[in-house]
Amino acid sequence: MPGVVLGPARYGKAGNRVVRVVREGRTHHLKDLEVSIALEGDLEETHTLGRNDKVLPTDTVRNTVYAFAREHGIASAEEFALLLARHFVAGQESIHRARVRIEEHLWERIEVPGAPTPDGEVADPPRHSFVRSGRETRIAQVTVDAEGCEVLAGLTGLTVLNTTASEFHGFVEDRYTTLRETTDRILATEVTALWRYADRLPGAGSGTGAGTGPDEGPAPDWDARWTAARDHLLAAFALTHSLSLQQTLYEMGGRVLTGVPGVAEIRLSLPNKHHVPFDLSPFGLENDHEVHVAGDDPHGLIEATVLREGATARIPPDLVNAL
Ligand SMILES: O=c1[nH]c(=O)c2[nH]c(=O)[nH]c2[nH]1
Repeated sequence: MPGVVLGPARYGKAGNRVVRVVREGRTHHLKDLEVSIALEGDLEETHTLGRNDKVLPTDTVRNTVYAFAREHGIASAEEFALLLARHFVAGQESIHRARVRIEEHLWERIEVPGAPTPDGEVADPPRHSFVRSGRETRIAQVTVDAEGCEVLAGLTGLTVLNTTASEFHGFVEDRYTTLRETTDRILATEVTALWRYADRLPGAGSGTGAGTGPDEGPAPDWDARWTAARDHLLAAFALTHSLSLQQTLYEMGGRVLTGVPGVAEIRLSLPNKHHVPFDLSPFGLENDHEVHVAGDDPHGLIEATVLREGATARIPPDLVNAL
């Protein structure tokens, strides 16, 4: 093209979500990275002539990320980034510079006491359950009218993951079903929960409504209740050997209803954040539930209200979806 030249150019694969599980007996460790790779070098003819003889496909770049996670492990984000960047520059004559940027998603272990087993023993607490650090929002919504108050409380952005103790099989199959049954998978979700308290609190025109008026009992300890509800959600997620996310949802809701004073109803919205083992067999590597692709959209979405027997479902599902 006369009068036109190529300026700075680069190419690569962005947003490679790699989740690696390392098992030390019952104790599992987790690394969750989003790896973006940009390669620069002799890219002139690729652009100007459409020649691909110097193009390492971005698909190969992506495969390398997952294969390296299996072959070399992920000691740290920095170490892993260096390993990859050096590999591309050393391995491809046409690549002169590689920039590898990693965003690491940080997880903390969910610490729960062991649950009682049917034969009266206490099982060891799970060592395969994690919660994402620092992404949560607490929610309170109160409605007051002449009849009284309705208090809803909840949270969004509570992201949790079990590296095992999750199965999914026995489901309906029709001519479009391709999903394989599994007895061991990662189960991960970002919890949105809204629960309703059944306390009979005074409505408008009855003092402050804060438990300080002469006819009012002591104000409920909202903070303690919220913290207990969150703890129960986490404990139920960690302690349930899941046969589906639907079953886990029911256990989570039930545990809040039975464990937190005053809760009559809880609505849960749980996206199923899929993690699929990456197929490393073309590279002669085994992958025994170790290196996963963390999928983005589309995702399963499991939603339900769990109620105290006799209570009425009053939390609007749309309200929870709007959080
Ligand atoms: O726990 C699950 N529930 C489903 O309804 C479902 N559907 C699916 O494809 N995977 C899963 N997992």
